[in-house]
Amino acid sequence: MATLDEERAYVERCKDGLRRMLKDARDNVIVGETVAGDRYSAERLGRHLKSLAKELSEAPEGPPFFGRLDFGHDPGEHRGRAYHIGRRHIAGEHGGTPVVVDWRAPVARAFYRASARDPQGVAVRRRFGWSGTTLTSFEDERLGQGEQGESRILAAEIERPRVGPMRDIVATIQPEQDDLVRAGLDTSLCVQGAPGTGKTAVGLHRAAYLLYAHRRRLERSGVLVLGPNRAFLGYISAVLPALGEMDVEQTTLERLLATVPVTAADAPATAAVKHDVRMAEVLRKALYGRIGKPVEPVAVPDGSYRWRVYEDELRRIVDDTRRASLPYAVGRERVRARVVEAVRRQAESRGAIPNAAWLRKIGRAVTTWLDTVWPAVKPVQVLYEVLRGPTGDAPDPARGLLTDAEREALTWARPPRSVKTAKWSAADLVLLDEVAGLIDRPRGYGHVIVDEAQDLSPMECRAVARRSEHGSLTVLGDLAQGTTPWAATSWEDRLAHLGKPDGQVVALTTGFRVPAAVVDLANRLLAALEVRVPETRSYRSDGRLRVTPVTGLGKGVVAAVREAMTFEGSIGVIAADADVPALTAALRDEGLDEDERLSVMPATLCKGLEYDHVVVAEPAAIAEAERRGLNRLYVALTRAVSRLDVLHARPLPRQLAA
Ligand SMILES: Nc1ncnc2c1ncn2[C@@H]1O[C@H](COP(=O)(O)OP(=O)(O)OP(=O)(O)O)[C@@H](O)[C@H]1O
Repeated sequence: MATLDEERAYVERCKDGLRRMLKDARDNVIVGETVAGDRYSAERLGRHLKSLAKELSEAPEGPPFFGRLDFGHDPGEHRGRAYHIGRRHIAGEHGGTPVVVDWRAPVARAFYRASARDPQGVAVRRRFGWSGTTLTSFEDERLGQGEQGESRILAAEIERPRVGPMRDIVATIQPEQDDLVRAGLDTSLCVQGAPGTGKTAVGLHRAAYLLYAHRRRLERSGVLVLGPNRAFLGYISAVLPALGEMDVEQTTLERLLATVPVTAADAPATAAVKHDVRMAEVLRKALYGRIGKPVEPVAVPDGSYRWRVYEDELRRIVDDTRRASLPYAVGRERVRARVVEAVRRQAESRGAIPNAAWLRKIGRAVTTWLDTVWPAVKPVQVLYEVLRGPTGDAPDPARGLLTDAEREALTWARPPRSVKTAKWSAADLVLLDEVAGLIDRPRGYGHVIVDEAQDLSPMECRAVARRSEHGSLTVLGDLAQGTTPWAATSWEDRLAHLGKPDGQVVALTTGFRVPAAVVDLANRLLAALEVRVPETRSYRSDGRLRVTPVTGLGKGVVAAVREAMTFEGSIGVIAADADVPALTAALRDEGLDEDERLSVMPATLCKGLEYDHVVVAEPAAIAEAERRGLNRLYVALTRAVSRLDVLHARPLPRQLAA
């Protein structure tokens, strides 16, 4: 087996390999632009090579490999061979064996899955320890000889003090996580996992894996990652680029749906109705209620003659088209086409030979009539009319679907004078998207990853479903962390709204963030959260938990942060939103400004984030601040990687004190 010096020499080979790849890519850019047969291929090839050259030159410099597999002498494809495994492939000279194999390649799978019980042909698995870009150590497991132990390098990685944004976990993906990361592109998954079990990490690595295994398909259709808020996206946004994947769209659902600015806020009762799945039917009725019944013939002039299509035929055309369940805008064009067709038949029976220009002219001449029976419409107009409530003798699309109280909550107390002056709320964006989706199909993605999915309302789920109708989904969440009024209490129901009722629900049960003592404290709340989730165990027996009564919250927080500063790693002070300004001021007065290390986070924004040291200030205030305050507190308590300080000037919530 290679010694540490030999492995260090191998690092140099990797660097040479990368330099060679970069030079080849650059040379090829020049050649590719001139050599291809036609301009189109030259351009495509040139673009591909340029982006490869760019990617290689911009790739962050990190350790070129993190593992090595030495296969034994059992018969098999890899018999007697050795592979270094890294974040990206490094090509061998003259197309020979790669210097480094991409972690996503099939052969690399054994690095994550082989065990003493099932060595999968691997004689030795080696893990490398690095300090920056310097190779410092390695440890071997002789799986072929039945030897497998706790890895210090693995433990150190998991217990590493956190600073800055989230990092990839390619070197230490666990078997139960690897199963999910490498699930096929056609599989829709729902991962239920307690805090810190690696759901987000799994979702991001799954995106990277799918892009590797199905590059062609996904480059065309795209991969979308949806997160709960900007702070969260900021936290996770560097992971995929570090894995060489620059083209994944990462955003929030609100931003994805933002066709109008949000300038209004809904009362809770109004938001509850707007997020209820019955709204889908209300909006469908409101849209399709615009379609009229032809009651008289339509006369279509072509300049020299007025053609006529009679109401019986028109009615048949409209009814047939309605039954075809096409998107509304497609239906409108279908009706137009069929009327044009009827006119064409008449013209032909009179001996005319209609050409394309004549047919287009007839199509235009039909528009005025079409506007009366199947009018063109914009989503804002439809929603405006629904929120304004029924006028005159127009039918109310909500009748029979919503109760009187719900209809009242839904409609504007003071309707704006026109659609132009209407102000829209965040929930309205979801409703507008529903209408837009009825009018025309939105752009779909090959794969969509939705994080913190327990918080999506049924209507929001439908917006996601429209974008993954022809693709697959990875749904990540924890029922216990649901904080919206419409948060899920079962995954089956949400998967149905997400359009994947057969999606597989899988639980992750080992926590990699939160130390065992902190998990025990947070778990006291579980019984009160009214959701059934599987038990988890923490991988970490280290860490520190302190629950401290204080007389003044500001003073207590300052002291706790001062002490936290003596350790390495990030510090997050989490408090009820209303307490944040006072605590920020108290810290600032003592010279403790927010910076890269220190953040003061409103409890409503801390979901999905983690800090090395967390100070939770006044749990009772967090619990009281909203209807699902205990769920929020559960989220806040589970953000800590190494140490958690719980400070309380008031008694702890009863459920926590137990
Ligand atoms: N296999 C692993 N190796 C090393 N670190 C890991 C591994 N799995 C997860 N982690 C780390 O554990 C922490 C929690 O992971 P992640 O944020 O993905 O969990 P989560 O289940 O999404 O948590 P939450 O529900 O609280 O948002 C992260 O720092 C992540 O890097």
